[in-house]
Amino acid sequence: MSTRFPGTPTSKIDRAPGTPVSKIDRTPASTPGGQKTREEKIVVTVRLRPLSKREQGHKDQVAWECVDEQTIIYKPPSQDRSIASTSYTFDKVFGPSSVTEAVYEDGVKNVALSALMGINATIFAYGQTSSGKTYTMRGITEKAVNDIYNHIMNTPERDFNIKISGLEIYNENVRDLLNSDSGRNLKLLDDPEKGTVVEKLVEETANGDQHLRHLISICEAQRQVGETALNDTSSRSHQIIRLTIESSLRENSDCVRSFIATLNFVDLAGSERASQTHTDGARLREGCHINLSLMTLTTVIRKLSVGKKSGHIPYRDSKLTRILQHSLGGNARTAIICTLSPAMSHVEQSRNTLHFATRAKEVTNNAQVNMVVSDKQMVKHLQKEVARLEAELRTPDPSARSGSELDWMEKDIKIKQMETEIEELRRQRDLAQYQVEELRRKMQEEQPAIQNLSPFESPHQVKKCLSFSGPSTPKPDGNKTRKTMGRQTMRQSSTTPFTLVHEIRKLEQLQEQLGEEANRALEVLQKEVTCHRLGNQDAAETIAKLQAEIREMRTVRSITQEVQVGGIAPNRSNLKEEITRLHSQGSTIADLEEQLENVQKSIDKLVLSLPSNNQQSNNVHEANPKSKTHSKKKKMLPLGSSNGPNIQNLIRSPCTPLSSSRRVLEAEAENKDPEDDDNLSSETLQGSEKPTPTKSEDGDVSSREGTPCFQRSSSVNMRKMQKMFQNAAEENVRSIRAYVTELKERVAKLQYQKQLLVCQVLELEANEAAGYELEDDENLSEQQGPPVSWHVTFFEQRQQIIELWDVCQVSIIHRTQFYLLFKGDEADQIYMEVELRRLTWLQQHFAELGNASPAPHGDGKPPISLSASIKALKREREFLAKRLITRLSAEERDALYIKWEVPLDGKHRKLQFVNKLWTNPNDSMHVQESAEIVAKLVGFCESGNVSKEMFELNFALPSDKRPWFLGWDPISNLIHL
Ligand SMILES: Nc1ncnc2c1ncn2[C@@H]1O[C@H](COP(=O)(O)OP(=O)(O)OP(=O)(O)O)[C@@H](O)[C@H]1O
Repeated sequence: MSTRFPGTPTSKIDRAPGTPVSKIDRTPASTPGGQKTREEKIVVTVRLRPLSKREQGHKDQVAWECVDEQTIIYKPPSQDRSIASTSYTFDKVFGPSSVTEAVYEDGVKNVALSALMGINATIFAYGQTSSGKTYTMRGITEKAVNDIYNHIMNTPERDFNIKISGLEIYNENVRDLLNSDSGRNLKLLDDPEKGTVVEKLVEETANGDQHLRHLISICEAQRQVGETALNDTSSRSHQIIRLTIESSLRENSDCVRSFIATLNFVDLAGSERASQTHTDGARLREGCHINLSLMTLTTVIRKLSVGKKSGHIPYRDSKLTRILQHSLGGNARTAIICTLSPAMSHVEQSRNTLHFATRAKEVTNNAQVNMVVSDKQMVKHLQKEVARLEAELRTPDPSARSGSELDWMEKDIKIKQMETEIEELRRQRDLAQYQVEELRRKMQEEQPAIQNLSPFESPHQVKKCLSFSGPSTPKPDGNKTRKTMGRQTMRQSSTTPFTLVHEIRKLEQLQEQLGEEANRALEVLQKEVTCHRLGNQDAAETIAKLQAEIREMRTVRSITQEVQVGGIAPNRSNLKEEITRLHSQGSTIADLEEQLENVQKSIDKLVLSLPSNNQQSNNVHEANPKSKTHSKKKKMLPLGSSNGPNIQNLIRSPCTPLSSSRRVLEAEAENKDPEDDDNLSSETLQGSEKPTPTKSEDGDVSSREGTPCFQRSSSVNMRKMQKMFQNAAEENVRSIRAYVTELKERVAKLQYQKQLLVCQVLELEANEAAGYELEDDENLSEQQGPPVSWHVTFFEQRQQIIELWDVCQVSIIHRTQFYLLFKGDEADQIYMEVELRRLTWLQQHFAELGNASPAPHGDGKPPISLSASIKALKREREFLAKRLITRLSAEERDALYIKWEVPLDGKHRKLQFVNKLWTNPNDSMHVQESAEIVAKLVGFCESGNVSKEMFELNFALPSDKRPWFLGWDPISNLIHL
């Protein structure tokens, strides 16, 4: 591709075989930033040489005198006073004693060196034969070459490229002076973009000043010379030596444009008349041709000197003017050195030269800076741009968009800073854990001291409520389960107010620490989010949402009251205050949990929107058309948490982050009042189980080799850097997410601990009111047998729970969840404890209530009563009966009817069947099978994602998320479980 290049040299820039090709895209009207063309008159100087030996031999007189730096006058011979002296003024005149250096410095240097700045320049030497044209031009060319290379040396920030071509116009034939084999008459071509070009003209790249001088000397050697009457070595042709100078800023610059200009050194043939040179034959013919070109040159100059009214300029009348067209009134700065012989015998020719010079003075040129964009540079620039844009898509930091190495280094530093911060947060977490352990240890140590304080303050109850240590749990009487449970309740109720307040405040301290940690984690997350502008709409929205959540989160501050553990002596009245205060904080903890949950969801979304997930998902789909369906079925979770291998983690972690939002939906749907759920089909539930994007089967989401985006990258290093940065960034997001998950888990545990404490406080008050004596408890303590294993305790507690479920008519969905989740893990102690306490309270509450109608709560929720629970359970069974159709095949249903002794042809057999579930608490097989069937009907087994978190959600109303112990109100949840 090429465009017209105003002021372009008229020779085609051809090259000899082996000359590197650099196709140049020339910019039209290449004036950077709209720079105006520079109007300038041709610089005209006159050089008067000394009398030559030949002239001196002929006793010729000096006819000219340079009276000052700009004026030359004709000095008539002393005998001819009639002729008035004539003066001529030019930009500069140089007398016989002046040296070429002065002519160069004062006359043409500025013009010549313009070529280094992208402005075309031409230096002419015009004059009759033997006037000193060649003598002057050789000196000027030499000095210009010196200056050019000095400039290159002093301009390290730019790369220069100099090429040379040489031609002569001899008898109106164009000949290549650098390639004598090219023929004697090269054609001139009119290139619509470049102007007049010389076909097949060789252009050599100069490797340095010496090389350039050498090439110039070749041109001069090749030039036609002949002997004339006036000059033994007369140049019989017009010689044009052309330097093309291109320069651009060095690597790593965003500038893709270069300066380019030509510098012509034109040594014209002698402008004498043929008669004066006494030529005939070959010389005469040369003279005719020479004069044809010179005559045209004169005409062109004359017409140009007149200005715009001159009409047609006959550039095309000679090859000389065609080739030099742009130097004559066009896009170039031009200097003409008119050389004169001082001899009186050549006065006429000298006058002609001066007349020509005078005309030339009036010619105006329009030079401008020429900029080019080479294909190579453009490709380089575009590659850089592509890489930069790719980096922008993947990297967050707007300041890191330049793509320079410095930016990447900055990113590296940021990543390291974040790693340090994450490490610090981990350290703080470990410290908090250590503090919890320490607290436990201290509490154990405190037991004897507390025993000494008062017989009322039984120490092992404290240990039990905080450590939930199975082994230390007293062994109940296996044959009298209910009785044992009652005894436990009594013992637990005897916990002292002092110890409880102490524990409550300790927990508050932990809660405060957690709040602080959560905030710190969110700060890190915010930084990370700021750094991750992933370039797509989804991600941008997620980030905006996340930032809003983080802002909101920051407003949730844990209550930072002065806690002086041990510095108080609570009694029963301030214990009540303590509980009230605890209730008021309940919402703070719940808020913290909720906010963490929101952050968790947003991070999940953010991670899903990371390019690796999307790309891999896309790749999988592209590679295997069936994989889309497959991925839906498989329900892959973010960050490679496939359902299979991570189920253990799910079970272990009450607040696991994996698709927690989805499970919230499920839980909400499943715990909804069955009556409101008539339309709740399997499709609805399945709809809530939105498929998450798939990842590669090997689970390595960080591997992104061969993604289309990276294949586009032009630079291997750039790609590598991008990949490294992306991996690190994703890893950071994952780390923060894991940490937020952990915080959630800890907050949830804290919640449980508080619930347990409040239970104890309430029981304490209840027992006190009932008149239990401390001695009883002590006696019971003495009756305790040796510690039994948690395993044994677990089964005993579970059996108690199963029986209480039955007594209290608890939801069979809740029973199923609980039964399947808690299978005896050490970590299950706290859940078993809380469940047992709640059910015990519920049983007592129902017993106290008897047949009396419970008072409504006034907030629209049903009152707490056994009959209400029975009704709720009935609706739940009806709901499950409907699910038999959607969740089981006809064969499966029939098999169950047979096994559970439901007549196959009976009416309402579905309801009959469901009514048999969870009806025999003492039959472990029955319980197990009931749980499995209910799980299948509500989809627990199918999803494989049942977690303790889900169970935890059942403790609170999904609608308001208030802790269940908040006042007495949430206790009503128990009825609907
Ligand atoms: N300024 C000068 N000082 C001393 N000698 C000079 C000067 N100018 C020219 N000469 C001498 O004059 C002679 C003729 O010069 P030159 O060959 O450069 O003339 P020319 O104009 O190129 O002639 P032609 O048109 O025939 O080629 C040479 O011997 C050269 O050395």
